Amino acid sequence: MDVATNTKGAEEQINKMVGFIGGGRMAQAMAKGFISSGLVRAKNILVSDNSEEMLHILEDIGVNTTTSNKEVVQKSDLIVIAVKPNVVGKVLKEVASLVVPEKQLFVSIAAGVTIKSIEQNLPAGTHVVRVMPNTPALVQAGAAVMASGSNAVLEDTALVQALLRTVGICEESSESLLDAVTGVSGSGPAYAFAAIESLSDGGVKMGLPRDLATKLAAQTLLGAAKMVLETGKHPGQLKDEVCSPSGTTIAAMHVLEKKGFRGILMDAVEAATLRAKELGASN
Ligand SMILES: NC(=O)C1=CN([C@@H]2O[C@H](COP(=O)(O)OP(=O)(O)OC[C@H]3O[C@@H](n4cnc5c(N)ncnc54)[C@H](O)[C@@H]3O)[C@@H](O)[C@H]2O)C=CC1
Ligand SMILES: O=C(O)[C@@H]1CCC=N1
Repeated sequence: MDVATNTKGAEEQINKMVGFIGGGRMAQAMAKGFISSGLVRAKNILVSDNSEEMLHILEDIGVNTTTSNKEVVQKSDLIVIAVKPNVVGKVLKEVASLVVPEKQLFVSIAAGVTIKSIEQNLPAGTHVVRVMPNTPALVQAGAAVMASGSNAVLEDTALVQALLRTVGICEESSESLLDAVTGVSGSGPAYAFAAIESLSDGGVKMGLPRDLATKLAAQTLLGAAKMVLETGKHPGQLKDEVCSPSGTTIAAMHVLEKKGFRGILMDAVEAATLRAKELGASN
């Protein structure tokens, strides 16, 4: 990895041009995270989008912008494909003739889109890494998993890992697991937001002011998540430690079990995973 001393606090700074094709929600979360970590300078990021409105939002972040996907490929060492899955094939075909396979790395974050289909749309030998990130990258609490393409080398995965670890955790797996990763952590923030909103609704129903109810609900999910990650205890054990005999929590848990809380979440993960597979099959 090509690195220099970082002046903003991160241990290293990447002296590479990072391009994004598609500058929507996920690209913004990643770009903002890379910049605020100090690993990539805003002036080293170039984002293309075909929406003028999106380009204005991106300019506010301080990154360079363009309407030309080709310009991103001409000027970047690492190119993140951050358009919707059904647009990936089109943009890859658009830029393919400009790719320098031995010098550039393509990182796709598109749900479902397989490494094979990405490689087929790019010149032979192009280095590809597929990643499933999530939006909490925006607040350096992201969860990402990456899988290497057939031409990717250790330097590529080290670079992607270094970037993604500035915005959260980044694990590596075989590509066959990435659709299930999408079901758990890619889509997962939406389930957590719905849970926070619902807990807050419950608090309001029981008389709490909305602001307090939402703050308590969010802090409770954050605290519970930290306990799982930091204590190493099984979530079931941590749940048991909240449930006093004949207490309030076990009364609530009984309702959750009767209504199928766990099964609903498992079904949700399954639905998102299957939808990712469908997206991959149709693109
Ligand atoms: N939003 C999320 O939580 C996550 C999204 N992803 C993946 O990230 C990708 C992007 O998703 P979002 O950021 O949510 O979508 P988005 O809709 O917010 O962003 C996509 C952007 O691409 C632009 N675009 C459309 N056609 C284009 C073209 N031909 N050339 C250049 N730009 C074009 C759109 O104007 C838009 O700004 C998707 O493939 C999705 O599967 C992955 C993990 C999490
Ligand atoms: O809903 C979606 O398709 C994207 C992929 C993972 C999260 N959002």
